[in-house]
Amino acid sequence: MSTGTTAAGGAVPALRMTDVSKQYGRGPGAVRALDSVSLRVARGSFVAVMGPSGSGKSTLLQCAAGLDEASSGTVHIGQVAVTGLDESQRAMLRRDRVGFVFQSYNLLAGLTAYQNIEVPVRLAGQRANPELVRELSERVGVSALLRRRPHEMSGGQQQRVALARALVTEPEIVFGDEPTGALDTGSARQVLALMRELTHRDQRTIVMVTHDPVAAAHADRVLFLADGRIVDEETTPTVDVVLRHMARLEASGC
Ligand SMILES: Nc1ncnc2c1ncn2[C@@H]1O[C@H](COP(=O)(O)OP(=O)(O)OP(=O)(O)O)[C@@H](O)[C@H]1O
Repeated sequence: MSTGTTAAGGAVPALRMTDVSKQYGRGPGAVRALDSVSLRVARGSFVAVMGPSGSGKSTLLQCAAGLDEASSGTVHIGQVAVTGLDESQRAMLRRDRVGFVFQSYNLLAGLTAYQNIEVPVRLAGQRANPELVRELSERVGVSALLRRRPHEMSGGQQQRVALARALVTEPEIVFGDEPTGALDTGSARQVLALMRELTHRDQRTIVMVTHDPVAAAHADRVLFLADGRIVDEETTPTVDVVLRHMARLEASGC
């Protein structure tokens, strides 16, 4: 893992994007979904990305996570330059260094919670260390549920299993796409509190796209996108502050 330091002696950020642009299509119909985006995400931080519909949030996540290729600019996950990797190298990077949590949990219905947590390690042709699975499931509060299948768990419990699965490879960074979007208010708050704890206490790193100001207010930092650019940033987010930023963006027609 790249937990090292830079040549200048500073800590290597978990994610570094420099001047990243992404264009879909060519000619008059081309869409510039990301326009010279630069950002750094420090290890152990919890970052939310917000912005109006079509502002480029999903594209940012996909380029950052190596799911899609930037048209220009550079992306580093830890010390690995994602830009420049071919598709199979990117797939390996995603498998080994990146965790994902989705709105719909995406657990495999036929597998138990334990087996679901193990999936990323199995995909790499290995068995998960049972100690690590136990430790992670304890950490996310599902250790009593490890023999259950997804349909025997609540949405919040399934998302906790999905978080453990995202962490089982000890990734550099976890990306979330509306990770609490399908949860009721109470479960969402519990999962958000857990995500905050995982970053602050365990030095995990999470970047999450969300439309929900309550979710964003749990992050350390909120980046606001409009028309493919980072136009604003908030480092002491509360629900009211986030709502004010969003209202400003909507009012300016972004
Ligand atoms: N595969 C694609 N081909 C062409 N245009 C695309 C493609 N994917 C996204 N876009 C365009 O790029 C822009 C940014 O889209 P993106 O999905 O990143 O926005 P978003 O902020 O995630 O939106 P939402 O909140 O509605 O999910 C939009 O104008 C969208 O129409």
